[in-house]
Amino acid sequence: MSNSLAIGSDHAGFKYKEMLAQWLRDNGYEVQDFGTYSADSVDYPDFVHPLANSITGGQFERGILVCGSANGVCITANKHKGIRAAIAWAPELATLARQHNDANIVCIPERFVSEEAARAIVSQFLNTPFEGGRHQTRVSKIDG
Ligand SMILES: O=C(CO)[C@H](O)[C@H](O)[C@H](O)COP(=O)(O)O
Repeated sequence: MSNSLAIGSDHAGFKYKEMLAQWLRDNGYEVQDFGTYSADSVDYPDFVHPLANSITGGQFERGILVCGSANGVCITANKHKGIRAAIAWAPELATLARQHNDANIVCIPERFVSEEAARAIVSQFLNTPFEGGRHQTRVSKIDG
């Protein structure tokens, strides 16, 4: 699995996106930031679609999206065939998203989790393998 990944947010996820990007770089990851680049109010689809395209286009294998509740970025990302975006508000949910759903994007609700929890969620997302088996059968049916 590559150590490069995509990250993006809207204004409500900007603070944690910046924190996570720096933490990941400090830990040896290459991170491409798809924005937003300030706390000024923006529309999350404008930043989610390019990030999702970078994954379906093969530039990145994994992505992180942050917004206020994680709902908006997750709904938008999952409009893209081949994207399996999961909301995680606890590390255990990120673990399951990887083990059972082969999630390629984790969506974090900045307004509902601590910075420490956000880092733990990302760590589990990046370090948990997909279990395959019965789960592969199910994942293979997602895109119809
Ligand atoms: O889509 C969302 C809500 O489910 C995201 O959490 C956005 O970050 C949120 O809607 C932004 O809200 P704001 O009042 O415009 O800051």
